[in-house]
Amino acid sequence: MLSASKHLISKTIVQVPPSLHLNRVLGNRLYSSYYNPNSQHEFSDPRQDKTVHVMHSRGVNVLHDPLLSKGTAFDLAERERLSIRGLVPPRCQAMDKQLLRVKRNLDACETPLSKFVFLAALHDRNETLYYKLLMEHLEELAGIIYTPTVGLASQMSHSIYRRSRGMYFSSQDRGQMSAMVYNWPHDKVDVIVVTDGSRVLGLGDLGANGMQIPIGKLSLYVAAGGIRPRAVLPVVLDVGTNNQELLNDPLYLGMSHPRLEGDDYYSFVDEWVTAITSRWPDTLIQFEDFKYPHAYNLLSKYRNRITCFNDDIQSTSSITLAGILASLKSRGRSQEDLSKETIICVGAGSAGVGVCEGIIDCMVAQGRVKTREEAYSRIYMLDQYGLLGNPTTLDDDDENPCSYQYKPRSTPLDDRQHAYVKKDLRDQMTLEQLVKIVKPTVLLGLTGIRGVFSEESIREMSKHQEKPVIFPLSNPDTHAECTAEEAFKWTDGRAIFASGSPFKDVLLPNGKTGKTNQCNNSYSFPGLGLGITVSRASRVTQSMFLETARTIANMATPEQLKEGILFPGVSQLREVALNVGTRVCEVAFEEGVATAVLEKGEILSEVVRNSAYQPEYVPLVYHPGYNF
Ligand SMILES: NC(=O)C1=CN([C@@H]2O[C@H](COP(=O)(O)OP(=O)(O)OC[C@H]3O[C@@H](n4cnc5c(N)ncnc54)[C@H](O)[C@@H]3O)[C@@H](O)[C@H]2O)C=CC1
Ligand SMILES: CC(=O)C(=O)O
Ligand SMILES: [Mg+2]
Repeated sequence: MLSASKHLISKTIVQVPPSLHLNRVLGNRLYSSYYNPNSQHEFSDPRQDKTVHVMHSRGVNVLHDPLLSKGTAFDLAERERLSIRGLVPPRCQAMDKQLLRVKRNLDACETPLSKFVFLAALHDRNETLYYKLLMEHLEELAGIIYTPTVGLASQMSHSIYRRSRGMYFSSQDRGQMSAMVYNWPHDKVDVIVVTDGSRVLGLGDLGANGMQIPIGKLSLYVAAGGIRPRAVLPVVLDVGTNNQELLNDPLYLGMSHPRLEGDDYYSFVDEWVTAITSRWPDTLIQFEDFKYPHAYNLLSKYRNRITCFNDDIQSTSSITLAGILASLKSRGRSQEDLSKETIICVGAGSAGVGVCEGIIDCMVAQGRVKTREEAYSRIYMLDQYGLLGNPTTLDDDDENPCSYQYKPRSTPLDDRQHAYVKKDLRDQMTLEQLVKIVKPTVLLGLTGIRGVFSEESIREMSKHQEKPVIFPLSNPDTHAECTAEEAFKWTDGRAIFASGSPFKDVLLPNGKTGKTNQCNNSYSFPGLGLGITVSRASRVTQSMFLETARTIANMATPEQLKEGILFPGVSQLREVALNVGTRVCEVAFEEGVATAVLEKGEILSEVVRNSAYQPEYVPLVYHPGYNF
């Protein structure tokens, strides 16, 4: 294994004529970029020995550009330089006063949705202040800009629409995408989060309204992962929607036709990928909230061709595996005991299958199972019909034929799901029946359906486990398979609990507190993105996800684990991302996919830390033809 302290990364500058190139500063890394008079850059000015932001715009263009604006914080000299004197109130206010104002106004908003709208407006006015506020109140605000409130905001997106953010590529743009990508004003894009809005959280098809999800994810990429705000791009692929309510709504902003399917769909995505990678060949693409099986098909098609991953499949697997590994320690066992666990996963879609594949990878990597098939035998999977079991064990005089209704699946199981079929158990057995038979240690919910973890199933599970591990992972909270209160009540307070969206800790009848954890891919993707960006990895490898899980699984202290706390709190997401980012960077070098150059003199963890964006105002300089 590569040790962080041994590895060094260079401050390489591509040698090109100075008139064509400028050295861009990202933390302590120097990039080279083509000079583009329409874009703005952060430069380290060797003559001034400080970072300044040199732009080719001024006046209201600066004031109204959320990436540049400081609102009331422009000092007098800057107002003069940028021709904005008189365009803002006279007093120059430092950021701490601005923060006071925005926090007061935010607190005055009465509903989560109104807070969401307020924060979106701040994001659109002044990104530096937005990220400062977000980072200072991450625990509180993650629940607004991300799940659960982002779910409601997505459902209401066409009603609360104020101003566009990101890019939309729709069915009417076919043949145009390679030109369209140049409409985006930034030459450097480090991370793209793209959705087709077909399965937004557990809320189903929300079409173009799905844009709120990439925006929310990328806010966490910046706040937690330290990616620069100007280097992120949220994208919706509007291939239509099958959501009739949206299609009937006169305010809906997406294309008004049913979803493209089959070859039309895949060739559409292909045109988009080609266009994106022609302008930004090194960008990381995160596929988000694509329905099954498109999610898997796109991942299989592109994972070995471009720098990409699927968040719901892969980074969800990292954090869930981390949760299970940490729970082993919390139960006084070794992480190496993973293959002795009996796991039930309810939900056989992208997230369910992705999570289980991650667990299996880990069992195999630990070497405690002889074959992958043996690892599969440790996991029982259910879909909406019930257990993935053996239909041939059903017969007419089944001893309890009315215990469930057997319905042929509308779509047959595919190979990925088929690997979990249990030949010795009846197909479509209910969760309650299965729990009685297999006595699971871990119960995972990835269905998007509230109430799937019934009282009967959890009470039965807790008869056999001292500390039942119960993870209702579906989002938003209204779609979680059970609530924290239910989990603790039905296990007499003994559950180790983690949910996709945040739940408050639960006061138990004995006066103790049932600790809740948030097990959401927001713990994994920001660090993955940071590590991939800093190492400039050309591919996202499977070991990056396993190592992400291992890194996060080892972050809780023994005292926290004893209390049932599995991860650092959401307020610590930046720290989690820095640790994950460092490990992902190491993996990128170990596996030979890093394209950044290693050199003596710098420590990888420090490079990662220094590369992470900090929301501070930097001096702005107007210069129509600035050159070193
Ligand atoms: N905590 C986290 O970080 C993440 C959570 N999720 C959540 O997982 C959920 C599922 O996402 P995907 O797998 O992408 O969706 P999907 O639509 O691909 O899969 C859903 C699965 O649930 C099954 N299902 C539906 N109703 C059921 C029922 N009553 N009983 C048992 N199974 C049932 C379906 O048959 C299907 O296999 C969503 O709610 C999403 O929010 C997804 C990614 C990350
Ligand atoms: C968290 C997430 O990615 C989801 O629920 O889809
Ligand atoms: Mg998702």
